[in-house]
Amino acid sequence: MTVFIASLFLPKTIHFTLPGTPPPGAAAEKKQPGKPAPAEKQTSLFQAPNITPPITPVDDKTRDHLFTNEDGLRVQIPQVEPAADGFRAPADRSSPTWGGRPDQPMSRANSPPPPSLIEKSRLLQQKAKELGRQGVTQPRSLTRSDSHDRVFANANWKVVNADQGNGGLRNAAEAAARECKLGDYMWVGTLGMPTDALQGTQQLQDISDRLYTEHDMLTVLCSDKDFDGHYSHFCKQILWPVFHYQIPDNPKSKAYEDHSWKYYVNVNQAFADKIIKNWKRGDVIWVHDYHLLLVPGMIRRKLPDAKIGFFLHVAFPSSEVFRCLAVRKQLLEGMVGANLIGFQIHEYTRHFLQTCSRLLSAEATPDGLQLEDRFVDVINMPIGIDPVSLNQHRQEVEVKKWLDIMRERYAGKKLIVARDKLDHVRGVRQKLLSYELFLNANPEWRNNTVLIQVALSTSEKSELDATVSDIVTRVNSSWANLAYQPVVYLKQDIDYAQYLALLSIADALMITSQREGMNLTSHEFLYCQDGKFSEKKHGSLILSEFTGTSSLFGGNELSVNPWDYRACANAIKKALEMGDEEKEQRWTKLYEAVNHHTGSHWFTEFMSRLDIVYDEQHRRDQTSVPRLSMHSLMQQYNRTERRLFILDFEGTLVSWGPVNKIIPVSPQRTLDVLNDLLLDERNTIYVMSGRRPEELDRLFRRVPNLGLIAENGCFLKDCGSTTWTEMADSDQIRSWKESVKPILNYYLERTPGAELEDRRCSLIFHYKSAEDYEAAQRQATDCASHINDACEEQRVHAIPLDGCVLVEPIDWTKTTAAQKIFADLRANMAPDEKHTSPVDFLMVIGDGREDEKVFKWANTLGEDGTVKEVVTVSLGNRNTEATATLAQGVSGVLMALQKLASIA
Ligand SMILES: O=P(O)(O)OC[C@H]1O[C@H](O[C@H]2O[C@H](CO)[C@@H](O)[C@H](O)[C@H]2O)[C@H](O)[C@@H](O)[C@@H]1O
Repeated sequence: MTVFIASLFLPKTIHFTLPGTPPPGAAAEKKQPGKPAPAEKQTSLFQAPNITPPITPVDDKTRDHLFTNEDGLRVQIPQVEPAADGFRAPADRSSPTWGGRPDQPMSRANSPPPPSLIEKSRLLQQKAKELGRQGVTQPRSLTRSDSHDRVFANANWKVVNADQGNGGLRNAAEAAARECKLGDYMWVGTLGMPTDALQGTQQLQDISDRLYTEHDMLTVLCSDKDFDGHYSHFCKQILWPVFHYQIPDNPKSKAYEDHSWKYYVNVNQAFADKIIKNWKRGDVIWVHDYHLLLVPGMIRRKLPDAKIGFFLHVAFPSSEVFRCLAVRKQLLEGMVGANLIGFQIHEYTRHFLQTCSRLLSAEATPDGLQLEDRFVDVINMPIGIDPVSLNQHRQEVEVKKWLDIMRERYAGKKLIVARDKLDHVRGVRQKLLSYELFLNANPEWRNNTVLIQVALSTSEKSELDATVSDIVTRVNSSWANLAYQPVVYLKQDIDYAQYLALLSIADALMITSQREGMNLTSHEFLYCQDGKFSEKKHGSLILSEFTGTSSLFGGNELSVNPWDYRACANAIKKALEMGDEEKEQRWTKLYEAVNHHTGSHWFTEFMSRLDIVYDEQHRRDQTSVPRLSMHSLMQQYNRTERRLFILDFEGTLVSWGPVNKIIPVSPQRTLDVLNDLLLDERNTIYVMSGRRPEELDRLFRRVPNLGLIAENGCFLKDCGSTTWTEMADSDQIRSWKESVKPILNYYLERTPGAELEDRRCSLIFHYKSAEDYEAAQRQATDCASHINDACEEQRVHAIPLDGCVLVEPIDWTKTTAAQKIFADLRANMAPDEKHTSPVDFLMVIGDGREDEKVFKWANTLGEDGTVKEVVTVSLGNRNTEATATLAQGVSGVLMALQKLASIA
């Protein structure tokens, strides 16, 4: 059995050594014409003249790119050279711009260059034109050449750790494997670099083969155009902002445009195809994150029995935001192809369930989603870090070196640190503005506080970069002097040793994300502050309340709303002025929370939950549930003396009729079968229905001695009785109806042709006869979710059904009625019989959603030995709890009951 872990980027990528280029690192020592010497590239952290920082690995990025155009427009992305072995990156690593490395091929995707580049190019072209008239060569356009392809196709290459992708996931998988909790596994992902240049070459085949045989990785290949459209456009410009609440109301949002949708589909299809091709029965597929939302559905269509998990690492927004996406239904349908869907925290799970019940008309339960024919389990399970490997790296010499440097450089200063991606959702701008406010308001801290902000590149094209630089300049020009700089702003990543040193020496970490799925940097910070390998700091964590992590920390962090600059400024002050005792208390609680939720725990828990829910769902699959055996049924019937039948009405004893139409009479055959069965005094029969008491009275007036359950369990009429017992609390019903009716009326007014049915204990919004059925369906799902949001505390829920929305109480159901019947039968037993069960044969037959819970209750009575013979029969085509199925519908039921009745 193999676990396929599908994530957009493989943990490995390829670096090429191009002919005529010095090996990586060599260029670092040489000053190149027109370029700053490597040492000059070091940013302001180490400007003190007496400090020589250790030489950090310098990537060959500082060299001229072999294939840049003569116009000099080179894409230079500062990157940290990935290590050749062992993962050495923060859990929340960054994903630098795809296709921007000089030691990897350039992309053939014709994505438009950013406006700034176009403008620059235009000016250069213009200038070149003028020069051209004087005989100077004109610049070539921004395209790769064939020679570029040839050089890469023949260059030497090596496999290195990728510096993009989800570090938290990789660390978690590594930790689980190290602890022997994960057997064979195989990563499935892209190479994280353009591959058109290598298309069809032996080299690309060799690369895929090497990754497969030596690293257990399946390479997904897609065209540069598909990848660029998928990642840089659909993922980064549509999904990422919307999932982080940058709603399309914003005029800059691209959420309405779906020109890149087809690329998203293509890349997802390439993943699905790769997995399908390699899948063997018994394998497990775990798909990760918002890049691959369609993959579970695509696989499910081809492999109906596959065990598929899906985990969303980023936030899932409120349904109000999600529904703005043009392709919202397709995305959800893709996700629900999984058997188990996981989110970081409860809030995202709730949003997802609400969104599905709204947009897919699926029934949301506390455990997941009941679709037409399947159940999908939905859970929240926060990811964590890998403390073991973190601690190993903390002990490295490099970390110690950086700690010494920083201790000396920042002696006597309080350090607030941060490392964030420079995109809007990370809230770097808000952080700097709050810090500025803090310095303005607290002169006593001006000379002795430093904010070190590491800002990572992002594919987001925005003016944020300039805005942030302006704020940094403003703060520094306001309060800096020869010996002091209030903000140290590094617009590049730092290597892992510096990162760990930074987290260890900090007095506070400040995270001001506007939204974030989790935020593992704060977990790593708490670990690095424990004093094990450097001084004990127990520094404060200033953490946005909009991160997933904040919901794990129970208020022991300094929780902030990043939009409230004043509160953030106060939090900084509080962090710096907090007494040691309080710091320690808070840190201890936070540390415990981090320890409790490790990456390895997350990984193995998800895997075992997937096993459990898969078995459970499979057990309930119609194809796994045996057909009702008449032979065994008759034997069970024959050997018992006290028999209880609980039979659903519509769809079971009579053909299904629309709920808003009355059924004039019960068919004679149904009445005959019930009467025949009741001739045997050992039989007790109850019919259960959603219909009102008076309707059932009329329908069954010719079956004396029949017990009835009306309005799905709110009313009960015992066998032989003439009166109904109201099970539900009428005051409670009255009260929720008062709240729900105005909501229903609001939607009714907007849905011509719809009508409202007011039952005793339930309300039904019917729209089968609406003038515009599709529009009515949308109103109905909105209406259901509105009621579920607004009336949760009143113990009522709205369920979207075929052509109607049923609003009914949560506390009285067919199951509670069945339990009452059973309890009453026991209560009526003779005192000397009370130690036995009131029935020795229990048969439940039904076809609907609400019958499933009655099956479950009955099965439990059989399993725990309370009732000797239990038979539960489902007629629907949904996954079922029943122990048997009957394909012949109503006539099959009547035939089976008739057979029993005929046994003397
Ligand atoms: O930028 P991308 O390549 O699109 O990847 C998205 C982000 O993925 C990782 O972060 C997400 O997962 C983390 C672990 O579960 C979670 O802590 C974080 O909140 C999520 O956003 C990665 O760490 C980020 O750098 C990527 O931007």
